[in-house]
Amino acid sequence: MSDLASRITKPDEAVKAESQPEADAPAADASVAEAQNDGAIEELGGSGLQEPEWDVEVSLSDLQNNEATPFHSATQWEDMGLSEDLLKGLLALKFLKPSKVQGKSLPLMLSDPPRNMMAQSQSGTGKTAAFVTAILSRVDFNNPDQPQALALAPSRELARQIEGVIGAIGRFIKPLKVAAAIPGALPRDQPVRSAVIVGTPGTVMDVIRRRQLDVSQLKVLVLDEADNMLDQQGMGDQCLRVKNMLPKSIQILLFSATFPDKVGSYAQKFAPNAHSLKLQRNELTVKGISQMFIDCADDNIKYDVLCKLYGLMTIGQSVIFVKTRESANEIQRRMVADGHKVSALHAAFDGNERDELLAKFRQGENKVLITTNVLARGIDVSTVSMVINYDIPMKGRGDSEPDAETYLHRIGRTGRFGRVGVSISFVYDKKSFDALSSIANTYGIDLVRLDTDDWDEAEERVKEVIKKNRAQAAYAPSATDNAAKAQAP
Ligand SMILES: Nc1ncnc2c1ncn2[C@@H]1O[C@H](COP(=O)(O)OP(=O)(O)OP(=O)(O)O)[C@@H](O)[C@H]1O
Repeated sequence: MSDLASRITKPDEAVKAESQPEADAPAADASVAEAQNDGAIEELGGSGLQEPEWDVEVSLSDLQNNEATPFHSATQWEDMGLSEDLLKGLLALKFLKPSKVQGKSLPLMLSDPPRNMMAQSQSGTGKTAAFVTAILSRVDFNNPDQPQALALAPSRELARQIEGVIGAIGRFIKPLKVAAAIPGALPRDQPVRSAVIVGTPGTVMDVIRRRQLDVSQLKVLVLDEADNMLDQQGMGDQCLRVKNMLPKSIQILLFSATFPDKVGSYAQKFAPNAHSLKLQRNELTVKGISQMFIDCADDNIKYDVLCKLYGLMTIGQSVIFVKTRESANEIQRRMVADGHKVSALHAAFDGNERDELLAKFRQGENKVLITTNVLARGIDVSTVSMVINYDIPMKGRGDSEPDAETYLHRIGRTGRFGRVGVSISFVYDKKSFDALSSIANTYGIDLVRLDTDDWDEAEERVKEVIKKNRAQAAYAPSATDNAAKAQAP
């Protein structure tokens, strides 16, 4: 337990260090709204979210002017040779400046002759808009029915979200046709007549095999969450099979917040001669996320602590990550029986149910979502202010190793694009304690221990951060949220 102890920060220091990076930053003002408001405040529920009673400590424009943040970029969209329609689309979303990963990766992705790219950047820093802009620049829209770009993602939810972002950034491109190759979405035996296809690898493999998808003119292949997609224990095999059915000259773009060494070398074979943008391990954590943990006496106490946190969870929105579908169902059942409103989403639900559950969460109708790793990656809901690791993510045979990558992706569901957020991890025995300790050491995280003996004090600590997130969300609704809402069933 000593490792974790060495990473423990006193609550006071941590709140200062993590949620107030600029001591003299201006209070909430028009700059946040200017930078990100996509005109959808009313759509988000109007007055419910318009509660500017808390200060927003750091505005997005401050972050974008500060070279040390992942939101800074020396480049302007206008310098990238993008089409008028694309520029209009980005600016309409109030993406006034590219983020670092966008500014660095786009010129490389768009250079001629096209070269492969492997790009790493922290969660919530705009990787999706980077590859979507590349896709929309490469496609010839004089040929709108001809498949020209394919993006693969590890879950149907993420594929749908990317489809929404393509529609949002490409809203001035006419005609823009995007197809989702996810279970149940494409009519069988009809050719796919769309320039851009977003899907999950299994379904994409099926539609290619059934000759529904003409791959002969595909120019770009994107793997979002590429380390997960290329993982040999997971979807690596399917992705390789898809790639082998595509033209040899296709440009391959790999994006993720994490590229563990093991996958990194395989990724280089999958996308040979790739340009590469990499981060150091200690750069991986998102500064705006206050990472905390609670030491629970035993497994049963975890549930009691979770219920105690319910009030805080519903100030903004929260995601609770658990290990199995069964425990997601069981915790939901108990919490509902105890009078709390929570929903569960995992891969055992059918596709339409999953779409509907996530849509309700995005709309704020459901505030607390219990889920498994199926939603650990990529999902962008700016109002998520708290992530709970009810179970510490583990991997390997018999869950023998801490899963540091999944930890980072899970907590990255909050703290999106310069916002603040809280993550609380539950530990309850030596194994979970050691696992969290090892994750903290991997990334050099200073975890804050929340002392549940003084619950009022603990609650205040968490509330402080959540309220800031909520104020930010009121000023700066996310474009992705709204794009996804627009396509909700
Ligand atoms: N240049 C920009 N200016 C303002 N907001 C932006 C910009 N680019 C992206 N965003 C917003 O930032 C949020 C996070 O972006 P995105 O989902 O692409 O992050 P990501 O890096 O792919 O994260 P993850 O690693 O979790 O998949 C989105 O809500 C998006 O609308």
